[in-house]
Amino acid sequence: MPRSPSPTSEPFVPEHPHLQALNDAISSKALPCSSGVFAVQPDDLILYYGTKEPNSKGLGRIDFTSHTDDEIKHLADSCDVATFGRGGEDVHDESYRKAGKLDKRHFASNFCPELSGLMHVIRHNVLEGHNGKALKVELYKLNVYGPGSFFKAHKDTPRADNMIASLVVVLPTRHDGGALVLRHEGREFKFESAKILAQPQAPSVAYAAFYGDVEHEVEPVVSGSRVTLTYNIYLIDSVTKHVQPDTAYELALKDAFRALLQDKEYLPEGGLVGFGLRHEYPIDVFSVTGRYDDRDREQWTVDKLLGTLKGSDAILQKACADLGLKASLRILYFESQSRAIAMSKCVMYAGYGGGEDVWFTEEVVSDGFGVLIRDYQGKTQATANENDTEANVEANTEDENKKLVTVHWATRMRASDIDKIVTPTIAYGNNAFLYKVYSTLCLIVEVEPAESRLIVA
Ligand SMILES: O=C(O)CCC(=O)C(=O)O
Ligand SMILES: [Fe+2]
Repeated sequence: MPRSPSPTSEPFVPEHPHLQALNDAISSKALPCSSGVFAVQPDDLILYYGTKEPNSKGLGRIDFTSHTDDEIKHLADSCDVATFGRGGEDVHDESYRKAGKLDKRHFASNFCPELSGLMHVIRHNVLEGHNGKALKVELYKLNVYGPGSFFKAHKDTPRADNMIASLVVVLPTRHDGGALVLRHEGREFKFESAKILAQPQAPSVAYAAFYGDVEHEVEPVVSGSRVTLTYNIYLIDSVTKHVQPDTAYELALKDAFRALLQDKEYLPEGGLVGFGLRHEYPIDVFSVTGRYDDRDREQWTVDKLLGTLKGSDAILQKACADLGLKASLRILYFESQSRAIAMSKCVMYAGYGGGEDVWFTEEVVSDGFGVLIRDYQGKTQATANENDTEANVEANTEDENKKLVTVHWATRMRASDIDKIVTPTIAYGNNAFLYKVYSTLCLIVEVEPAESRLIVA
């Protein structure tokens, strides 16, 4: 798929001090992760495992408060090789991931993140920006990382729209290496379970909870074995309304919004303020042959993800709601042929309009799913192709597309995002089959004309 040279390699300077203030507020947010050591009851550290399969090494029981190396070896020998997702498949590739795994039907751990109180500790962090929501935690796998085991940089496969985070619980075994490294927005955080668990202490586990779209890797284990329980965390509605007070971060963001709204000289006729979101979200992709059915299109709207935003994105959305500002999610697509940038309410896929590269410019707009935008983060579409003069492209764009909308960007899409504007991975098959991929989205906030702006205190 042809790509534009990435305009995002240049520093992004919002076009107005109000947008810069919003940008500064958002950029101040630390890398979202909740981690540490968590004291447990000795009984929590008992694990039973085993299979009835022909190659089974028999049943096992380990008490992690007093285990032996032979017991850990038996557990490691009982594991299958760990796979990981590539495209739509589970693959085993030891250059990418080397570890042992047990599926949850092959083990039972006494440790429960809910009953032990661990979820209580991580909840406020994962639930930032969500009042009236709760978390559901689901055991996923047990992994054993022996010497030389690792897991290279990846994001956790989104399995549902409301799958928001991952939890790793490291059981107390002696090991060196095997740090979990998280990277997000140019920030890095190292969760060193080996060091945490090496301190003499009451029975404890080490834990890290992080949003699943945050890139992470497990560095090679140098010695010993790192034994983990992994969990998927889902955002669900809550019967009890769990209201969190506004954080300093949220207050700063709201102040920046209020200053913008109070300035009657800024966007006097009203306008759209755009935020490239900090996190990525699962969008449905399906493979098709032939043309999709228009009637299905509504189910692909990205606004359905508004209730499942993560961290600073959720806080941004909540701040808009609290201030009475209308905010909607949109997905951006860059069309290589016309070099148009479309801002769509719906997920698009190749095949729309009948050809790989002819998707949306006219049809999406005329079908009412999106609009074309004049510029993207201060770059007019002319910059998509260095050989074109701005005047030339501007003239063409005006000719072909009547509806050019201006977005005033406060935060840009992240460095890699211009690629995602092209298209998520599309697999062609002879049946429509669905899976989810991470995509970046933007939040578009409508600012009313100066005359009619309401400023919520
Ligand atoms: O063990 C860890 O710290 C992380 C494991 C991981 O990233 C995964 O299983 O997806
Ligand atoms: Fe992972």
